[in-house]
Amino acid sequence: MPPPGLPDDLQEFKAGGSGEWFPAAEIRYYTNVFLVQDDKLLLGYKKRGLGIHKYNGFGGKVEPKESTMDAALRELQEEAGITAPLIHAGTLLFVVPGEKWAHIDIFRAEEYTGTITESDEMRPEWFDTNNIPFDNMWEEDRYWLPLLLSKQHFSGRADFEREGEKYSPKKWWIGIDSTT
Ligand SMILES: COc1nc(N)nc2c1ncn2[C@H]1C[C@H](O)[C@@H](COP(=O)(O)OP(=O)(O)OP(=O)(O)O)O1
Repeated sequence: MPPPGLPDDLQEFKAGGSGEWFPAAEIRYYTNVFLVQDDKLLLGYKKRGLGIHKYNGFGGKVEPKESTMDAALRELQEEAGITAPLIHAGTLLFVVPGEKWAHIDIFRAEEYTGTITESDEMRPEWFDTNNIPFDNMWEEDRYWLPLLLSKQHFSGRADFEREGEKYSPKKWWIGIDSTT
């Protein structure tokens, strides 16, 4: 059974952790874009802000009056210097008690135009898809990134405990959209 905040018609893929889901809170919207070409995945090493020193896709906050797609394209241009046709790959909710829920629309791209360029925020780097640096990424990425790579549309939720800048996963649930 999917946790609160996710659609009902999902097939469980991975779940773990323990305890109760944290209560509902206001939502803040983010985007995240992953470029996949053949057996290579483009990630960015985050140089500042949330997730500093971790590898992640390229993305950030959706600005007021901006569509999610427009926000994803803007962040990809700002952070990696490229533009790309984006495919919606999935949606994730990240929950930390006392903070707004992070609703992240995740996109996949398979081609791009422009020159991949380091920015103030991200240092782009290609990885083999069989050698993704999960130990230096957000912990729950290892559960859903295989679905992005296999083109299965997903939704998930992960609740974290926070101590200072350390986020520890408490409970997570990832499902595959039954229509894919
Ligand atoms: C907690 O789990 C998370 N996992 C993953 N994989 N990605 C996450 C998680 N929490 C946040 N993110 C993503 C969402 C965004 O792509 C970035 C954070 O965006 P940021 O705060 O840097 O937003 P910007 O608008 O770029 O920030 P500035 O205001 O500094 O430009 O991380």
